[in-house]
Amino acid sequence: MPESLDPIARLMATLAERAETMPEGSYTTKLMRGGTEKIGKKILEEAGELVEAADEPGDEGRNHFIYEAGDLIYHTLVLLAHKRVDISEVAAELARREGTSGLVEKASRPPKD
Ligand SMILES: N=c1c2ncn([C@@H]3O[C@H](COP(=O)(O)OP(=O)(O)OP(=O)(O)O)[C@@H](O)[C@H]3O)c2ncn1[C@@H]1O[C@H](COP(=O)(O)O)[C@@H](O)[C@H]1O
Repeated sequence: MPESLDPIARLMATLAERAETMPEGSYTTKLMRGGTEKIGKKILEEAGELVEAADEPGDEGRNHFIYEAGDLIYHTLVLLAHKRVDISEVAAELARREGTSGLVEKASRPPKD
């Protein structure tokens, strides 16, 4: 298979391989050993850090925001790999939603009682 030019697809492939082989000396393996609970805790922590960074001013703030987004995306991909879900499946779900406003989708749902 030719190596993908897309760093997210490459990372996903690495994480899927980590989930299969669980090598020693890997941070991903450490997270996966803790299961959904450990990975989920990191996702919540990283999401909080991302939101905090969103309001930091200037170029430094912007760079920190990008850095935190990287952390959140990495940890989210770790959970996907742990659950044997590929990012292409998430992309397909987003493609399915393409062009449908969240407001339209919300209005199409049966009312909650
Ligand atoms: N993209 C990442 C990546 N982003 C963030 N991190 C790690 O995620 C952690 C972020 O958590 P924190 O900032 O809270 O750091 P910490 O306090 O040390 O974390 P904890 O011990 O509390 O969990 C840091 O250890 C980062 O190094 C990542 N670790 C790995 N990758 C990619 O995953 C690949 C496989 O990594 P390993 O499985 O570890 O070999 C690497 O080659 C990279 O491409």
